[in-house]
Amino acid sequence: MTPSFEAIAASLAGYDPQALRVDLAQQFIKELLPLPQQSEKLGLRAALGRVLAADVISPLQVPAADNSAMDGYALRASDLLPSGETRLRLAGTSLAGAAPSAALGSGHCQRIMTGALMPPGLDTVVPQEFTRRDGDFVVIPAGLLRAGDNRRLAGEDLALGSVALAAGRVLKPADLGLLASLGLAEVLVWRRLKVAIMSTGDELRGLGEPLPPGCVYDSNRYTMWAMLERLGVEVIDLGIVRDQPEALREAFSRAAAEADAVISSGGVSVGEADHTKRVMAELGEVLFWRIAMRPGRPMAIGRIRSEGKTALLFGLPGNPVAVMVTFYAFVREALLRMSGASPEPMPMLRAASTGTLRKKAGRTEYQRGVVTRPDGQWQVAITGNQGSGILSSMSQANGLVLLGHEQGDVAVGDLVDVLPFDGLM
Ligand SMILES: Nc1nc2c(c(=O)[nH]1)N[C@H]1C(S)=C(S)[C@@H](COP(=O)(O)OP(=O)(O)OC[C@H]3O[C@@H](n4cnc5c(N)ncnc54)[C@H](O)[C@@H]3O)O[C@H]1N2
Ligand code: MOO
Ligand SMILES: [Mg+2]
Repeated sequence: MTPSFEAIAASLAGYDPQALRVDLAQQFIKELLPLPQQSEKLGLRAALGRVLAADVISPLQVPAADNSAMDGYALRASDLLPSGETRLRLAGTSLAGAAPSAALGSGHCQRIMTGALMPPGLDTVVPQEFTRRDGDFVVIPAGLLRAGDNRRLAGEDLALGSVALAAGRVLKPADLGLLASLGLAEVLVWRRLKVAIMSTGDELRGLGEPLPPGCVYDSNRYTMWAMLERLGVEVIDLGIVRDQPEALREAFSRAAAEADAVISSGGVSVGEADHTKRVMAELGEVLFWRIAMRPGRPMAIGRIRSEGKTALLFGLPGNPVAVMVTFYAFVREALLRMSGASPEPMPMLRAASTGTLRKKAGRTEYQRGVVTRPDGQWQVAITGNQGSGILSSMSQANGLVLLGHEQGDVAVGDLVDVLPFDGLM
């Protein structure tokens, strides 16, 4: 059972129903999220980007046995003289993939290749470029080696029975390699989250349709779809919904029945055609509305029910930049958590502002900027018109400048936090 809105509100000091602080809203949402229930087994390649449903316990130790990190000669460090040269008698060769060789007596060394098993009793490898051959002997100068050099120890990568990857991890290329190194061909992941999207608005037209006066092309479904694709969720596109309560009721009901989460754009403000919150309340509850942020202030979050199923509904404001900013600020992490992931905080840059920025204390602002590193120092320049309908300045940006709740105006040269878009938006 997820806690009730009232229970969470009661637990949060500083809750202001007129405009909830961004950090409190983020905390609210986190506590409301249902966790995934169904998992499935997938082959490694199909599992890229998916979320691990259980810890992967290493069924092997990696490396399985001590082996060489260099092409050279395996020896006993205790045979090395402290000064001058050491001469060791060469006995045999170890190649990668060959069975372990027999034990060698003191005063002997063995030719060994990278990845070959260390002969029993030998503990150190000297790279061949540091040595000289003299008939059956290998000559090694003093002072080059310490015991254990260039030897890879059994289990130094992964110990038998250790947690190789923890549940909640979003599988990345190195993880697929790690799983393969354990001989695992399949992995248990959570089912992909289903997210329904829709744009609301009588003025919206689909691509390829004529554009009568007063109408605009629906761009929000494309940015929403793209951001969701990047997250790796399954997108159910419910198209454009007209500004009529009946149409919205039908679309929301269908979305709640089919999806785990629903994202709508538009209709959350106070206009005469803004029906989102009312229909949200009819089909479930509005958990909160209005955040102390810009852009994105009228965002509404609720739960809707249909056919015995409940879905979280993110009612994003219609303005195209507000859609992207609220997605970044709230939706992305929520969907990752609902997918079973334990997301890390996103990496931020500290960059010097190239201009003065107007900022009102008492709300969080997200400004679009371009970060560069001209003289080894990060700097950020705002991309022109910051109106929340101006998509071109979002498209030019490579990051969002985050100005916190208490922050006031920013002067030239002041350091600000920047969230780089790379891989995100
Ligand atoms: N009296 C007030 N008016 C407004 C307030 C307010 O506090 N008091 N807040 C403003 C803010 S801030 C925002 S953001 C918008 C939010 O509006 P809605 O969520 O109701 O969105 P709409 O009215 O439906 O649309 C707003 C704007 O965005 C365009 N739009 C909508 N959907 C799309 C789409 N899919 N693709 C492209 N463009 C879209 C729409 O045509 C409007 O221009 O409210 C302010 N008003
Ligand atoms: O909060 Mo609205 O997104 O600025 O225009
Ligand atoms: Mg409106």
